[in-house]
Amino acid sequence: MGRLPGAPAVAGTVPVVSPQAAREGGQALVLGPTGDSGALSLWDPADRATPLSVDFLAGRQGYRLAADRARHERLVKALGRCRDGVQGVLDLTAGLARDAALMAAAGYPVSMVERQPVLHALIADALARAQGQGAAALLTLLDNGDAATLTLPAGPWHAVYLDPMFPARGKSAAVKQDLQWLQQLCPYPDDDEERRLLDVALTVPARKVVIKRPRRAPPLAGRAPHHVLEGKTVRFDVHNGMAVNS
Ligand SMILES: C[S@@+](CC[C@H](N)C(=O)[O-])C[C@H]1O[C@@H](n2cnc3c(N)ncnc32)[C@H](O)[C@@H]1O
Repeated sequence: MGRLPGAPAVAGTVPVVSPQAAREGGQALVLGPTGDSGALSLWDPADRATPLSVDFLAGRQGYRLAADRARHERLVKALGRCRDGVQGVLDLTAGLARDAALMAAAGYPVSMVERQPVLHALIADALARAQGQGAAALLTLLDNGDAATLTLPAGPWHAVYLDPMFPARGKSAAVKQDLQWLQQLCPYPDDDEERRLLDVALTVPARKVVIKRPRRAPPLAGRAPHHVLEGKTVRFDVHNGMAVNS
């Protein structure tokens, strides 16, 4: 991936002077600042698709982030009420932080883990631009790394949230484009990795582990959840966590 002037030196990127140079050098994606805000963004230098950035204050998912709407989201229903004495949600698969922003808009403090360095940089940039406004007020980004090896804050947590990659079936061209780029950056987990991720989640002191799955997909790592909230295209599988009774 090419890295334009003004972009941070993210692992796995190489410096390029312009999108054209990236294209000529065969780079499938470039990372660089765009627009008036200088939002760190990702795009394909060979096509005109809208650059992808994370934005906690505006943007496409803005309408979902109004607190009264966020509270009606199925994910928020799956999380349930966060009682006193626990930290909020530990999102171990932050991705583009869309679900994290939604949870924050609904009032949960969310700590995010993301191992893909470019995605981690996009979230960090969005947090810096938001300056603690809107959903960003309740969001914390932990160090870039794998959930299995990072030292995670002790908790106890209300919930651990997992949304591992799964094959996309989005409808709009824009959704497909974002997901295509995400798929270029993040491989689908194999069985071992699914098991490893679920094991990590289940050893974190938390009341529950909530997992987003495509509606018809098998449960993560083949492990049946304690209960399920079904939506039209996705469902949320809920496991009792280590700290279920605390
Ligand atoms: C489908 S995306 C998550 C999308 C996210 N829920 C959102 O709303 O934007 C899955 C993400 O999990 C990350 N991931 C998968 N396994 C991980 C692990 N073990 N540790 C940290 N991040 C992980 C991937 O890099 C990818 O960015």
